[in-house]
Formats: sequence, structure tokens, C-alpha cells
Amino acid sequence: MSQLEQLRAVMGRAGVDALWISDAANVRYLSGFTSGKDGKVLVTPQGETLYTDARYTVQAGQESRVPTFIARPPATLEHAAPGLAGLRVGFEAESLTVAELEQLRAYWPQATLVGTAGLLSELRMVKTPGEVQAVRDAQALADRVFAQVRPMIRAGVRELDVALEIESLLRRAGAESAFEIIVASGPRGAMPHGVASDRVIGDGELVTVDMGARLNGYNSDMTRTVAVGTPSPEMARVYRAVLEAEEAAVRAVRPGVSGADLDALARGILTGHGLGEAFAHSLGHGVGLMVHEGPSLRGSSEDVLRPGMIVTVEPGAYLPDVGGVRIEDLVLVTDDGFEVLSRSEKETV
Ligand SMILES: CSCC[C@H](N)C(=O)N1CCC[C@H]1C(=O)O
Repeated sequence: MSQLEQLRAVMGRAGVDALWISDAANVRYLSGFTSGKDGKVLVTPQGETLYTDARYTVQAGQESRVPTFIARPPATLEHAAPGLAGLRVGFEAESLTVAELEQLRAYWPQATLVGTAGLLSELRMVKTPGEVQAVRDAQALADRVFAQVRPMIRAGVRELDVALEIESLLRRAGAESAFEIIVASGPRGAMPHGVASDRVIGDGELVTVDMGARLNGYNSDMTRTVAVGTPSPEMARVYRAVLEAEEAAVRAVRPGVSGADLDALARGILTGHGLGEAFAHSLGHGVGLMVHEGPSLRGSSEDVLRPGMIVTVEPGAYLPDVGGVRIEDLVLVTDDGFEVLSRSEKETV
């Protein structure tokens, strides 16, 4: 089934006849148009239309898999109105402003507008073979860049110079950083989102580097914690505990296992090492057009893994004023288990 056919099935279950898609990643997913933030897609019983404006006439002509109508709002809404009379029209409640909703109400008075959530996220969780290849390519680039940068992570170097080098290598390769690069050394390692600062890395410290490439619209995500010199016995113990939890959770990835079970597995191992409280976030998340998307690997998640999903497995332990460790792999769920897409070496501490 094509993505659009699957979406129509999901729309049927949600009780909507048509869907106005405003989320940029969803617009790209359905149409192939890469400037999704300047486009909308309308799916109706008659067909699909990409709406964008004249700045994108050529680009949309080259990229879009669905027929395109070039106009700015409200002409777009006027164009769509006749086909929507009497229909239940879904809109994406999480990506439409109140002002935009009022505009839909004003221009589509004969439609019944219905807020929807997560219809496309559900589909996007399972990647097509083309999407898997795109994430694979992004991760392979991130691995190459990490290997190039690894030798410069040493005492006397500023965190932000490490981040700048990563960013610059990604850009020269035609990609960009998927998110603000995390380089957290020594006590800064206790911050799960410790983006690179002007701190100078010291001898005997652990340094957490969390980086991703965005290539052709698709993201990767990987973390390595590296040792500069010899870390303290306490941090070496924490490192080994996190590595044990990470490897066990990766090995447990397979179709049918739930995100909650994987989170519990890793958390249980860290708790056994007295680090349960120090694991201050969820185990992982899906990765694709967005760095953070479904499925969710957290205690409260109801998501169950299926072949074609790509998830991060990233336990961590954070000790305020002392330091932290996170180790993260990007993992593809296969028909009978898993494949680790991130290949960068892990430290033996
Ligand atoms: C700001 S993007 C962060 C990417 C990172 N790999 C990541 O997803 N996390 C780091 C800490 C936990 C997890 C998160 O939920 O943000």
C-alpha cells in the first residue's frame, strides 16, 4: 500500500473524509516537496493537492508527487472550498495555530472541521525501504565525521571547537547538523542536553558527544562518551553500567517488544548499579524526517516495535557536579531482530 493509501485507511478509522495537512514533515512525507514549511497538502475523496506559492513553482514541479496548486492563502482555501462542502475535514491540531483554524472556518463554512492528532505520525513510524536507506546514509556520514573528529577530543581543547569541527565536516559533505551538537565534558556531562560551551576539556574527564547528520531531509542520532586520559574509578564504573544497559537494550530490540519493556530493561540494569535515579530521561525515540518522532521508548509508551522502525537506544546516568555518561545507538528493527546502524567505536573504560 502506498503512503497515501495507508493514510486514507487511517482517515477512515478517524472518521474524516478529508485532511488538511499543515505539519512541515508530514507535507514532505506525503508529497515529496522538500520545503514543507511553505506548503500544505489537502487529501480529499477525489485526490490530493499540494498548495504552495509562486516562489516554489519550479521546485514543486520537480519534487512533488501530487498535483500542485500555486497560490497564497486565502486563494488556496477558496480553491479547495467547493470540494469540501458537506465533508468532515480533519486538521492537524498539533500544528495549526488558532488564527489558521479561524481562517479555515471562515473559508470552509460548509465543512465540519475536526481536530486530529498523530494520524501521520502513526504511518511515519514504519519507514519505507527508501527512508531506511536515507537514515542509513545520514548515519554513515555521522560515523565518518565522528571518526575524523575523535582525535581532537583531548585535554586543552574547547567543547565548542569540537562541535564546530563536526558541524563544518557535515556541511562540507552536503549535510547539516540534525540538532545543536552536545559536547559535555567533566561535570557538564551531568546535563543530558549540555550543548557545547567554551569549557576546556580536562585530563581524566569523560566527554559526551551527541550528534546527528541531516542528509536529504532524513536524520541520524548517536552518542558516544569518550575518555580523555584515565577517568576516576567512580566515572569508569558509571560508564560500564551504562554500556551494559545500552547493549542489553539493543540486543532486546525485535518486532513485538514494547517501548515500555525496553525502557524497563535498561532502567532495571541501571537501578541494579544504584543509578536508577541518575537515568533522567526515557530510553529512546524514533528517528526519521524528525530527530524525535515515534515510536517512543519510555515507561508510559504503548508503542510496540515493528519491522522498519528506526529507534535510538540511549540510556544515560547523570551525577550533578560530578559528570555523566550517555551511550546511544541508532537501531533498525528488522523482521527477526535488529540491525545497529551506528558503527562508531565505543570506548572501553
Ligand atoms: C536536542 S536533540 C537531542 C538528541 C539526543 N540524542 C536525545 O534524543 N536525547 C538526549 C537526552 C535524551 C534524549 C532526549 O529525549 O532529548
